[in-house]
Amino acid sequence: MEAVPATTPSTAPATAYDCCVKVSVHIRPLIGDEKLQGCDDCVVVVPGKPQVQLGTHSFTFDHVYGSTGSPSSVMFEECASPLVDGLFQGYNATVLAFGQTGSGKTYTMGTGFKNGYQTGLIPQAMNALFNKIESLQHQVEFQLHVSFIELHLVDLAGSERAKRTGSDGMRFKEGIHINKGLLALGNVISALGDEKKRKEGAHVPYRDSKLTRLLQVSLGGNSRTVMIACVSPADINAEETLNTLKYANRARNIQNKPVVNRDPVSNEMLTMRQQLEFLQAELCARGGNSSAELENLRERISWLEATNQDLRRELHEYRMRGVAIDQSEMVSANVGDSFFMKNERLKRGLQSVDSSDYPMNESGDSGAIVEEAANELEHTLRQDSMDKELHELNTWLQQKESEMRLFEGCDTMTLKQHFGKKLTELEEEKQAVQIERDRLLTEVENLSASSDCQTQKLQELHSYKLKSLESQVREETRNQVQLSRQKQKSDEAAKRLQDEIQFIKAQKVQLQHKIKQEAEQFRLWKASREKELLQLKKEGRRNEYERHKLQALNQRQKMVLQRKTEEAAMATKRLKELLETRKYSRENSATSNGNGANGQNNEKSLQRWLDHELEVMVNVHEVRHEYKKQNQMYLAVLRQAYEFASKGASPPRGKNAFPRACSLSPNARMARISSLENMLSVSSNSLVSMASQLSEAEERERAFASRGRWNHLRSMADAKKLLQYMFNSLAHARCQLLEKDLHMKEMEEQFIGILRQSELRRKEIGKELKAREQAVAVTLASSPSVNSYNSLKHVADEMSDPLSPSSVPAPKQLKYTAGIANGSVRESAGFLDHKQKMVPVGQFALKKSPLVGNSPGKLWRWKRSHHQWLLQFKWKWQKPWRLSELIRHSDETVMRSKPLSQALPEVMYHHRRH
Ligand SMILES: Nc1ncnc2c1ncn2[C@@H]1O[C@H](COP(=O)(O)OP(=O)(O)OP(=O)(O)O)[C@@H](O)[C@H]1O
Repeated sequence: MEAVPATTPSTAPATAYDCCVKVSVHIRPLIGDEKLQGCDDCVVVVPGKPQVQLGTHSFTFDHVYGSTGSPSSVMFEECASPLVDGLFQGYNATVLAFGQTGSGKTYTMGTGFKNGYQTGLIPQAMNALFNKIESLQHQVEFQLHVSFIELHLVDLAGSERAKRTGSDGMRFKEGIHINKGLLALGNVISALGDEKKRKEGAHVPYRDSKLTRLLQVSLGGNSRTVMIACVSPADINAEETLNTLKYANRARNIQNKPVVNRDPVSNEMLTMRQQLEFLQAELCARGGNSSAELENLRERISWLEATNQDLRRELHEYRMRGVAIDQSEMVSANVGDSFFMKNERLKRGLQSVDSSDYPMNESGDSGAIVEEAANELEHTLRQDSMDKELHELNTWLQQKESEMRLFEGCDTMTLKQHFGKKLTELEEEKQAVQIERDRLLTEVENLSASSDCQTQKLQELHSYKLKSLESQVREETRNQVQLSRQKQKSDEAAKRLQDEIQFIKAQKVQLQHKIKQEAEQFRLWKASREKELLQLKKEGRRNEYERHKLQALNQRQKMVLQRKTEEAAMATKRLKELLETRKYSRENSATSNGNGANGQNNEKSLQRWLDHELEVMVNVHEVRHEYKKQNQMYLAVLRQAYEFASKGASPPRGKNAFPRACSLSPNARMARISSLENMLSVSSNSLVSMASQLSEAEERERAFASRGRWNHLRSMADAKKLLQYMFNSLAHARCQLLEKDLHMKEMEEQFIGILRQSELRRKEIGKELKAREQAVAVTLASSPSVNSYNSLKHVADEMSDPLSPSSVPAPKQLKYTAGIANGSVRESAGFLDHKQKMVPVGQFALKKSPLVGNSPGKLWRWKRSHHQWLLQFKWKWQKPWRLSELIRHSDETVMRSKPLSQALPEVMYHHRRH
């Protein structure tokens, strides 16, 4: 039996019962011929079990009928009836009779009926089939198609044996013979009445099936299959029986895959359901996509964060490496054009450091520039990353919103309408089925009162229909529940989508706020950094100016010192020569006087002696003058050295302080100190040399004081001649002095004229300078380092005359008792004048009175003071002591710890005290 048409197979699973071919053995009794031949029964049925034994062989089947097994009458109920029920569920059904010739196949199937007696499976199946059709005739329209095929598998041996046994039926010597024809089934059909049309409006799918008797070569397929193995118990057929049992036993292992066949309406319904399921799946898929996209976005964010981390790490390495940044490494970093731009800027920053545009900070400024470029790079990367994130969020949001619009629009309406319509239809069907069921229940109750045969049949039919209706009600209820669930899922999906949109919007607002905040922070930092850079540039220019000025100062100081030292050296050298010459000539004169030289020679000799004595006196005065100037220079340089040695730690003390020491770089400061050291060394040597000659001159003068200067004059005539010579010399000198005074007066007048012009010019320049200063002051108005600007002015002041006596307070110099240094050429008798006070060189040059005034002095006082000072000087300065070494090894020197205002007077005190 087969359900037609074969349409889309159902996805309903087949039960375990349905999967395997059911095999039952039907053992017929010994028939007449066999009894006549005296055959014995060789097939044994194990009592109570579906087990058959043949000789030593034992076989187990689903059922065993005949012999001592189950009665044949129950075969239909157990084997065929479930298949007939399955027909109405859409399953194909196959009952296969298998066995050797004369084993009882025809008998079992019931096709050999006579006189209308129906005992075989087919007639019983027909009865059951039409009974069921009858019971459903009000709801279902059935169409029955009947065909009959008998397939004979004949072998020669079998046919010969059949001839021998005299069995009836169609025999062929070879091959397969198919006889097709309708049996008397038509009588069965006509007996059950006309074809039934299904009730209009009913929605129950019906199944169209046909019964097929088919000897299948292959038993597998889309059908519930039962195989009845017919066997003869006669021992003469034992061999064929054994083969049959073996084959039948193997047939139990055959697996079938029966599926429900459905009609077009059912298919339409199924298609609609599938569409619904598809839409539902689509809906879920959309929701699923959202989470997938979310996951994707999260992965991207993770990736971006990881990339950001890598870039930060690289950045940190670049910072550590500083100037050793290689562009190729940047290329490998692959972080985009902005990165290269920043890299270039970074490199430019580093190059600018190399080019020493800003020498004020030789060690740390490159770090600041790298830091700046790094900060900018970080900012760009952060902005890029957040922009990308925002873009992603926007895209995501747009997508979700379009999905939401789709959901809220026609699609949602269609779905809702669809669900609503389906639910209504199901409800109507359910109600119709329930009404029908109630009607039948009422009929059954009425019929149960009567007890005739016809009524009994109707009652059974109604019961069957009731069962069917109950089943339909359950199915409709299930469908309703399923549709309700789908609708609920749809609503949930919409809610989920709305939540996602809200979440994305919140994230977007948060990100926008973050971007704004980060941009504002960067803007503030950038403004502060630019202001800082501007300040650094100003200070850099200022420091550069100071550096150049300082170099010029060094150079000028060196030149002045060199000139003064050369002059002092020349004066000292001449004094030394004079002293040595006089010593030699005195020895000679002593010799000549002893020999009684003539008067002419004696007069000349006395004149030379007098000239020499005057020259020595003048030269001593010159050396002393050089000594004073050298000493002033030495003290000025020493003071500057103290300033630099103390790093300007002491507070600036007025206009003459040196605050620039603290603003200089360490190298510039050390260079300056080294230069000052050299100057101190040169000056010290010069002072020592001059002091030595002055000391010798003092010794000489002392000798004159003890034995008298004029003792070697032997006669009045010599004295008169010498006096005359002195008078002439003095007159000549005075005349020369007068001429020089006149000349100086002229020069003074010229100088005053020039001075006036210069004064006018100075005023003009002063005005110009004032205007410039005002401009600079305006420029530096925002600059906090006004003190640096003041220090600039100090440098300029210092440069006006760095070695001028004014750089050392004059009163302190004047307290220094110079002894012979204060002696006057005019004061030949009183060589020393203790009342004479030293005056600044500037005053000394312009004032003539100190030179011509009386200043007797005391050589011994000068000698003592100078000698002790010299010892002190040697102890202090001739030691292998270097200022720079002291500074390098310890900044905690006494000089640094003491304020400059105390340190310098202490040095001066040594001079004054001794
Ligand atoms: N269960 C049974 N009880 C009594 N008689 C039976 C039974 N089965 C078969 N017979 C008898 O055995 C004989 C052979 O049976 P049947 O014709 O059905 O065999 P068959 O298998 O159809 O033979 P073939 O293959 O040649 O058609 C018949 O006379 C039949 O009446």
